[in-house]
This record gives sequence, structure tokens and C-alpha cells, in this order.
Amino acid sequence: MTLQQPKITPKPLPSIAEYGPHAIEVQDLTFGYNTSASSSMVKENSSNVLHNLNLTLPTGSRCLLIGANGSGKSTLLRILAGRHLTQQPVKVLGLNSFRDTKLNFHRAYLDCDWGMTSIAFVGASVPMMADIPVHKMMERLQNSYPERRDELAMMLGIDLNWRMHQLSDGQRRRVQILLGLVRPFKILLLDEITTSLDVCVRQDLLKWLVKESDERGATILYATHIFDGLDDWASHLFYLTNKGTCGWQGKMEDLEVYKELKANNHPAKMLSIAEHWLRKELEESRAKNEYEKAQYAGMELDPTDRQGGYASGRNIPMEETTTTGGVKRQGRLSDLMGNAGKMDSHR
Ligand SMILES: Nc1ncnc2c1ncn2[C@@H]1O[C@H](COP(=O)(O)OP(=O)(O)OP(=O)(O)O)[C@@H](O)[C@H]1O
Repeated sequence: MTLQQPKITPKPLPSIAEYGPHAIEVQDLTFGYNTSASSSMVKENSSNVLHNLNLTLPTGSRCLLIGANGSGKSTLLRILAGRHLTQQPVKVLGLNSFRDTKLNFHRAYLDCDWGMTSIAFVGASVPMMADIPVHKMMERLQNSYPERRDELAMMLGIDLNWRMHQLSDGQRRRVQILLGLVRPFKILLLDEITTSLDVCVRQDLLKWLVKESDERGATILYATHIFDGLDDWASHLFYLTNKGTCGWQGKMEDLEVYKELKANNHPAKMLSIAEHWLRKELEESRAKNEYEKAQYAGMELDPTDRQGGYASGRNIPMEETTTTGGVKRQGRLSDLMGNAGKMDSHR
């Protein structure tokens, strides 16, 4: 599994000035996607995904990002990864997350899109089909940190001679993780990357991440819907509501529900916490939908008011006898177009 390849002495990474106790600092962040011709990051816009969001994460913490589908977790992670420009500056390791390129040497971001390409006439998210061995992928980077690469390959069960085009989804995901983690990071942003991993590899990866934050002081923010094995993993939680606001953030031990679950030795604490928050949201949004449906039912329009009803003349008497004894039809689009009575010739 290990390779005999020349070790490259890695170039010293650009240093980062002292930035205080917080690896991430987000203040009053409002963000929306540019779905119209007008500007995207409009401050007061109902289509914004994130609203007046504050997030501070201490250096060395492991934080789980919890939120319903569509609440904006991936959006937030992409902003922290410097993929989206925001009006309000977002600080990662004390630097502007979008503008400061030094961050690229200290920040790792892993999401589900890696290893997929878009191919015209086939579609997006097609697995990468290049016939290339794992050890040739980002070769210089791998050879700069051979011990770390071998440790990760061992932990993830990767054979460095695997060829990319022959891999299963889970194997491709493991290679992504190896390449994403091989350079020692100060901050790691994970957007549900463990979905296709088997249970053992997932557990080993979670354990390895704990070691990274405990021993090297790395900060980890992890968005997931899978809570197996995470009961004692996180030091912090961030709950993103379905309105794109902060529902709760802080240390696990400051969360009342967690304290209760821990005291009762609950077997699935994280799952219960997530369900406790998300179930409430779901019930509220179901009640809102029911209410709106009931309101709408009271206001239902006469079907003939719709386009093609009165508008096209259906309230006009439909037929009238012509001087020649034929029947002239009215109230149809053809009448409005000026060819009323044309049907006469067919009678
Ligand atoms: N590129 C984009 N352009 C326009 N809207 C987007 C884009 N990406 C995401 N959105 C919208 O932003 C909102 C938040 O999406 P996001 O992917 O951040 O949610 P999420 O919390 O990660 O969801 P999930 O748990 O399903 O992955 C959704 O309403 C989504 O439709």
C-alpha cells in the first residue's frame, strides 16, 4: 500500500498572523443567490438563504452543523470555504474568507461534488472516468507529506495503485478524503462526505478527526444528517433554522437537552437533539401550509374567471341566427380574431 517515491520537501506554507481565540467569525451575515438579473447579495430580500447570521467558533473545536434540508448549511460552508462573495466580510483564521488566498494553504473543504464532472449531453455529476492511479492524483502534494498520506491511506483502506476510473462511489469518496486531508489543515469544512463510506471507515475517520483537533488544534465544522457515532464527537453545535437564522450555538455541555439526555444515558443523543429541533420546524411549516391551504380554499375563483373563461368571451351568448338562416357562433377566439361566422360555410 505504501509507495517508494521521492519525498519532496514541502514549501513552507504562508504564515498567518495571530488571530485571537476564534477560528471562524461571522457577524450579521445575510446572503442570497443571484437568481435574477439584479444583484445577488441584496440585504433585505425574502429570497435570501441566510439572514443576519452570527457564528463564532473557537480554535480547536469540533462543531456539528445541524439544519433541515435547504436551510443553508452547504451555502454557509461554501461561504466559509471562500466560494461565494458576501457583502459582510466573513473571517476565517482572522482573514477574509473570500479574498485572502493564504487561506487556501490552511483550509480544507470537502463536499459531495468531488470526483464528478459535468459532461455536455450527459449531465452533471458524472463520475470522473480518467484512467489514472491514485498516487498520481495531486502527486506533488502527496509526495510532500508521504507519512501523512500513508497514514490516511491505511486508515481509509486505499490502495494507492487503484485506478480512478475503476472505483466504486465509496472508494472514490475515500480518495477524495485522502487528497483533501493530506496537507495539514488549520480548519476543515466538511459537507456530508461520509454518506457512501462503510461503517468501519466512517468510524475510523471520525476518530482520526478527533485526533487532528486534539493534537494539532485543528478546527472542524461538519454538516451532516447522519448522527451515528457522533454522540460524543462534537465539542460544539450550531443549529441553522429553516429560515436561515441561528437557532442555537455553543458548547455541547451548555445545551439543556444534551445534559438531560446524557444524565439519562440516552443511546442516541445527537439524533434526539436534531430531531427535537427539526421536528418542531417541520410541524410549524406543516401547520402553516394547512392554514394557507384553508385560506386559499375560501377564496377559490370561479373557473370561468380564469384565462380562457370570460376573457375569451364565454359569457357572450354562444349562437345567433344569421340573415341567411345559418348559425353564427360567437364568444370564441375566432370571433375576436375577426372571422366570426366562418363556420356558416361548412353548414
Ligand atoms: N447555486 C444555487 N443557486 C440558487 N439557489 C441555490 C443554490 N444552491 C442552493 N440554493 C438554494 O439555497 C437554499 C439552501 O441550500 P443549501 O444547499 O445551502 O441547503 P442545505 O442546508 O445544505 O440542504 P441539504 O441538507 O438538503 O443539503 C435552498 O433553497 C437551495 O435551493
